[in-house]
Amino acid sequence: MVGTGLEARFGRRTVFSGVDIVVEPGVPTGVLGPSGSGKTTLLRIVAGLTEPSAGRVDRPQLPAGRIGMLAQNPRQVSNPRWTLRRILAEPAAIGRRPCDIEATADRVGLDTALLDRFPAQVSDGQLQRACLGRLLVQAPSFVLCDEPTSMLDPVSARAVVAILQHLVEDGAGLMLVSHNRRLVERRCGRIVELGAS
Ligand SMILES: Nc1ncnc2c1ncn2[C@@H]1O[C@H](COP(=O)(O)OP(=O)(O)OP(=O)(O)O)[C@@H](O)[C@H]1O
Repeated sequence: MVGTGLEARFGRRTVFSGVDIVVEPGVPTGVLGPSGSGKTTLLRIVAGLTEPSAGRVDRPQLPAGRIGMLAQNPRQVSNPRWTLRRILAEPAAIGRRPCDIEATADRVGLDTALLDRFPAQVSDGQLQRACLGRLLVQAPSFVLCDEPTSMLDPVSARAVVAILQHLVEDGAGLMLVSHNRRLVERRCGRIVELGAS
């Protein structure tokens, strides 16, 4: 996915302009910048959820469901009435594909005894692992992550980063928005830096 000359303007305020970004398989793209510099907005533009006020994003022709997202707060994106098992399995159910939920839970370090619990009955880290398992089931071509580790303890954060790394090694393109310069500089071959506004 290639974004060129991207601008985000809300009312009279220009959050950023002239931003170029490439997200492609094999080389993770990190997005750094202070709070309010437009990192989440840029991610939403790349995802196609927000229209840029100028510039364009070229995306390869992808079947539905090929762009996966991992949010900062897994509670904001998880249906509170679904068990973790259903959250994990949903992409397979939509695609009418079989999937081994227990094996996926193991892979993301989620205790399988938690699979029949609801989001309110597990910790943020456990729920984020379920969201990560869901990503594995979805097997997207592109993964767009907005501060995926900032709410997690160090062990869970490392687990999330390791799984994202595996997805990249398996051929996914990764866009990683983060305040964590060290993480981005270590993991990302491309970095887009947004300025203070
Ligand atoms: N839909 C919107 N309408 C108006 N203003 C918006 C909208 N979305 C974002 N903004 C503004 O754009 C600016 C950038 O927001 P954004 O969330 O993209 O920044 P960020 O770099 O991700 O911040 P943080 O690091 O704090 O999460 C903020 O000032 C925000 O209030």
